[in-house]
Amino acid sequence: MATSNNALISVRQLTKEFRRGVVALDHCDLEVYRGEVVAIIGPSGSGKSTLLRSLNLLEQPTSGAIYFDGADLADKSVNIDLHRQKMGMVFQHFNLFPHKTVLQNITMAPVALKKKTPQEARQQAMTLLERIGLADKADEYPNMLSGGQKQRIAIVRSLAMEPEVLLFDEPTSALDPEMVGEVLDLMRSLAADGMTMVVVTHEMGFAREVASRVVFMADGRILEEGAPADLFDHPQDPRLKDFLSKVL
Ligand SMILES: Nc1ncnc2c1ncn2[C@@H]1O[C@H](COP(=O)(O)OP(=O)(O)OP(=O)(O)O)[C@@H](O)[C@H]1O
Repeated sequence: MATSNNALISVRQLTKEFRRGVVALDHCDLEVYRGEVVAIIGPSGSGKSTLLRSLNLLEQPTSGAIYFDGADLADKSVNIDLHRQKMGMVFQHFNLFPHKTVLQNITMAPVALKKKTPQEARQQAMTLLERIGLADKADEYPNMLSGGQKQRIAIVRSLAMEPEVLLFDEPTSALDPEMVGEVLDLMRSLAADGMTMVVVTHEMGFAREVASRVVFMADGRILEEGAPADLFDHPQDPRLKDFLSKVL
């Protein structure tokens, strides 16, 4: 069954119970439209990462539905691998392959999955590395890079797959404070390019400045969502008011 709206991602009544009594997501509804930057905020353990990881089925929902580009991801006739390729994922801990060079990290998937020639993939990777000012690191290994450099390379590695959306799971949480800015700057510039992004973040400044919409979660539920100015300056839900009073 296809969705009736034109959201890129549509989440309906999504529930995830890890084991009896551990309900990480409780009947969540969420739409993500093309070109939007959706920031998911909320206290620790509120279900933010589980919601994000459910979007590309890294977590299997207990019940509810996820539609991507109109296709029901639970539908057995849907090619889930193909849909996953359209959803780039950026993790807190980068997940670069340590025994591959920066260039190999970026070109592997486009060659294997998008059938690019090694030359095409290399050219694309170098263009991406130039964009982030790291072309000179192409032949280095990840352990020779700073956290901020690793994360920026992880982001362009995702971009090399030409995804329709990028999913970020706390992309700056593992970084030293002085590295956070360079990663957020890159994300800001992707947003300005019109990249669709869903970002689980503890960076309230980023959520306020860059997100088109902010989603607040607590206890596995989406309690409030809206434009950043509304959510941050005029919070309605008492849990959101309490959360903001602690983090701002
Ligand atoms: N693999 C798992 N097995 C069992 N319980 C889990 C698992 N992953 C998450 N949970 C539980 O689900 C709930 C939501 O966790 P989740 O990581 O989605 O929250 P979060 O809002 O992203 O938290 P944080 O900001 O601390 O990363 C928590 O109670 C957590 O302990």
